[in-house]
Amino acid sequence: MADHTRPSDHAYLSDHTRPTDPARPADHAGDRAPAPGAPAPRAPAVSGAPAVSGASAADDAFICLEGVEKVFDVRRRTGLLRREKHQVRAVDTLSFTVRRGEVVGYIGPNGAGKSTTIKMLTGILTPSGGRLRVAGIDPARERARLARRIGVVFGQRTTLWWDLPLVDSYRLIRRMYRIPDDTYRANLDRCVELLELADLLDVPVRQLSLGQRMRGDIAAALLHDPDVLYLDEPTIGLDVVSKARVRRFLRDLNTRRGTTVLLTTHDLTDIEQLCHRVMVIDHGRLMYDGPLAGLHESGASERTLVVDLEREMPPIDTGGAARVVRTEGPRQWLAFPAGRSAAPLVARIAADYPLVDLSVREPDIEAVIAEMYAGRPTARPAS
Ligand SMILES: Nc1ncnc2c1ncn2[C@@H]1O[C@H](COP(=O)(O)OP(=O)(O)OP(=O)(O)O)[C@@H](O)[C@H]1O
Repeated sequence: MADHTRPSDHAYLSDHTRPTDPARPADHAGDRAPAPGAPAPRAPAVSGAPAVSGASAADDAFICLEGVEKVFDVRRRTGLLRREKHQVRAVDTLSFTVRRGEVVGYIGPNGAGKSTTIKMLTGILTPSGGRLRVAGIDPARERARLARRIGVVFGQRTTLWWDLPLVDSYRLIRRMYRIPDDTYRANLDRCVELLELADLLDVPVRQLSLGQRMRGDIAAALLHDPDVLYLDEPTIGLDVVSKARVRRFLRDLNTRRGTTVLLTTHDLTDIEQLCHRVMVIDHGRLMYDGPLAGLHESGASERTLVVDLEREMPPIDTGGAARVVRTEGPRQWLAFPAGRSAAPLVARIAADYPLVDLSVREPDIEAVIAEMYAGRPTARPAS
């Protein structure tokens, strides 16, 4: 994701907006209930804050965007001395809601508007139009209050102090957020254990590997007990072991504490392993909003029926229900729309051909998304 700001400065918590109230905001406790359909109820926070049961209306739209727009004025050089003013519509009448406790993947091609959305959700950028609320807070107007409720991890940029040992960054964050001692200690201990940071606490951040630094960043974003975690490419550049560790931690965080997660990534395995819901954005607009599996059923993607016949035969005639995409001796591969059941096709082939064996292969999610990005009508438009 493009990086137009400096989150390493804790940009969403700039000097003049740093919270001064050591207590959690007054509205904090009122909307702690787990969302209907959320993966798991929120367990008591490690700091000891109680989980409150019973849904409230606020939970249905913990993150809420209504017709949000962001237009950038840019100047483009058109001659030696001439510059023309020009507008980039990075986010275009974007509307969606995220319930408390949901883990939502937010994906799209380069320049789709993902970063811009996250920056508006943190208060770094002010929308040009529309209405945006996180936990009932307008991020642009009350950035400091919101900062107590959110954690942000930018995969491409650290929020840690480069020359300081990891633990010193955490101490600074504790002071910036005025985190009570017991909360800080409990959250740090938990992150150190689950993210395997014990041996790294005294190491200067600049000496950490990318995977170690990322784990350090995730811990930094969670020390103040945020309700929402925005993750921007949290596994970028990590090896498979580090990716697995980060994913495991995030799953645990959501399951045990009900933390709401909005995850931006180009790695679809992150989405497959972590998200119940995915939103696809392109040209600042929502193209799809639903379960990952729903992308398969949306029309253009195809499943493959692999058929083994008794002997090599001409391409199977399915009467238009499927098309033979490959043959190899007695084996044939037939593609059919992902939204359709394989049963009638199998019945027809079994009736007309000497069938020995068969299997169905689901479409590759990467291919489905690539088709969407290419502008084919793969997915139903988001409502
Ligand atoms: N500060 C800015 N000034 C001018 N244009 C900007 C600014 N920030 C973003 N844009 C433009 O807005 C559009 C959306 O950018 P954004 O960074 O939100 O995309 P993205 O989906 O995060 O992309 P990527 O996956 O490549 O990071 C792009 O055309 C980008 O050039």
